[in-house]
Amino acid sequence: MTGSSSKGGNNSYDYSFKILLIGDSGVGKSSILLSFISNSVHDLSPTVGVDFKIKMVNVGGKRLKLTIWDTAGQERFGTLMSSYYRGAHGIILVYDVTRRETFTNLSDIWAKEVELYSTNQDCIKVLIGNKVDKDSERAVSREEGMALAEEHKCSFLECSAKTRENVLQCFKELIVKILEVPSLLEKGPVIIKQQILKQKPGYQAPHNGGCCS
Ligand SMILES: Nc1nc2c(ncn2[C@@H]2O[C@H](COP(=O)(O)OP(=O)(O)OP(=O)(O)O)[C@@H](O)[C@H]2O)c(=O)[nH]1
Repeated sequence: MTGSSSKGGNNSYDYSFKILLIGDSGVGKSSILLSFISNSVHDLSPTVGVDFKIKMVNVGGKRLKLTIWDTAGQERFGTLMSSYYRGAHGIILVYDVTRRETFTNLSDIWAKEVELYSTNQDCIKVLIGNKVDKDSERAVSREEGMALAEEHKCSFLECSAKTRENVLQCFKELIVKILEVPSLLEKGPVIIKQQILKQKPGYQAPHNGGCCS
């Protein structure tokens, strides 16, 4: 994968993909994003609110505009959640291999949110175990990660935002899979699928006028 990062710059691309990073606070979502965008990692204070970054990449002969969204892991946003998930093509579910509760929360909280709010039913998911550089503190085995990924029918990778090991591969894995799904390459599937979603039990109307939609 080759690419360059920009905030709004080049508008010529074949496809535009919305990608989300989700998972508990502190698992390293912002660090993974920064590592992918800027080729460097700094010590970060917790994310306040929602942020997104744009990166142009070339994959499989296609020029792609990636809008990658990052939000604080804690459930501070209630009504913002549905607009955050709306129209996502790919979702990166992140846990910290040294903190077991971040792994169990993926099933208990995050996978359920994806199911409830994701408007693209074919949306691609990748499960990521971050911080593998801290191997002596590991609390979740690679095998457990693989089993959870199988359960949720998604790809699995372990990475380190600190050393940048596998960070590019996480995004590449996701993008290649998105490009294989025709419905995700169509224009304008979101409105139709939102109407289907509205019929789901427990559906909450998106919060209009949110700060980031
Ligand atoms: N050793 C190590 N530390 C990491 C790694 N990734 C992130 N960290 C550290 O973990 C802490 C939390 O990282 P963040 O990127 O802020 O995590 P987050 O998931 O975005 O957290 P919120 O913004 O609260 O949602 C920071 O001190 C990072 O420097 C990693 O791969 N290895």
